[in-house]
Amino acid sequence: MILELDCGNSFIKWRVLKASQAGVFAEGVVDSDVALLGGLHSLVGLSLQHCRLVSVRAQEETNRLVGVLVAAFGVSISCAAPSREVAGVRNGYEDYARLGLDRWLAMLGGFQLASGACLVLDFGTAATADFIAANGEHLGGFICPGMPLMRNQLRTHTRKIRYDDVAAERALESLVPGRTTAQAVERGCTLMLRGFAQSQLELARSYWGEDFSVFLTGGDAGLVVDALPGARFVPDLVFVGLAMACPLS
Ligand SMILES: Nc1ncnc2c1ncn2[C@@H]1O[C@H](COP(=O)(O)OP(=O)(O)O)[C@@H](O)[C@H]1O
Ligand SMILES: CC(C)(COP(=O)(O)O)[C@@H](O)C(=O)NCCC(=O)O
Ligand SMILES: [K+]
Repeated sequence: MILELDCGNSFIKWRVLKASQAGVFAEGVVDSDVALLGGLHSLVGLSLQHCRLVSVRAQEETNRLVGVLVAAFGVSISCAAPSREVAGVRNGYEDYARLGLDRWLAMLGGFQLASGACLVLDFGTAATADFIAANGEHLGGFICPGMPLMRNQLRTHTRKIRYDDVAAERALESLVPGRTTAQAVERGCTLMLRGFAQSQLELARSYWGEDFSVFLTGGDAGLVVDALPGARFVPDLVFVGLAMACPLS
């Protein structure tokens, strides 16, 4: 079995594959190393041979997680590393090592699934957009605050924006103008994300006409999916790229 991990700024997304090219044995989203170990130890019949991982966290934090996994399961761990070119995609950053590895892997996955020009949108802690031309050239991208950051900034820098998770969830039943603080903030920030996505789409059209694919991923992709008809919602896009960047053997 293969353990795959995507360590974002807020959550660790994990899944266990039965073998390469085979189905998913188990999967989850956790907010700490301890919760990850708890989740894995609770799996009946788990037998890990390999592990591959991508992290946008600090090196020490990632090293600590690797150490914990090696100690717990005795597996060898392959970590995605920055690269100038993989599978026909050429990293467009001035310093290729500075491009977030989750963005890079989502791009690899998107370009492979599209077999052509694509726009990759990832809605996590940050919201990101990346443009890959039909010849595999990465034109660059954009980063802005995602839903958790926008919400927290409002909460931290105002006196009277306070509401709980239940109110936040209920607020998104519709996107009409809010009549409570929770509705006003949750809907306002959702519209910001949708506006971000739509402006990326316009830019992609100006480059490529209608001849490109749009991929949506990240924990908050569901907030924008309705606003982008024709986009492909691929929750595991980073894992698609991870398997390409870290093939077994
Ligand atoms: N099943 C889920 N588990 C955790 N977070 C989720 C889930 N579904 C949606 N979310 C939301 O996704 C966002 C985090 O997205 P994610 O892609 O995991 O971020 P990151 O990669 O930066 O850690 C949060 O706003 C969170 O509320
Ligand atoms: C842009 C990001 C913060 C997104 O992280 P996420 O929201 O997935 O946790 C991450 O890809 C990152 O730290 N990138 C390095 C900076 C860059 O890509 O330019
Ligand atoms: K991410």
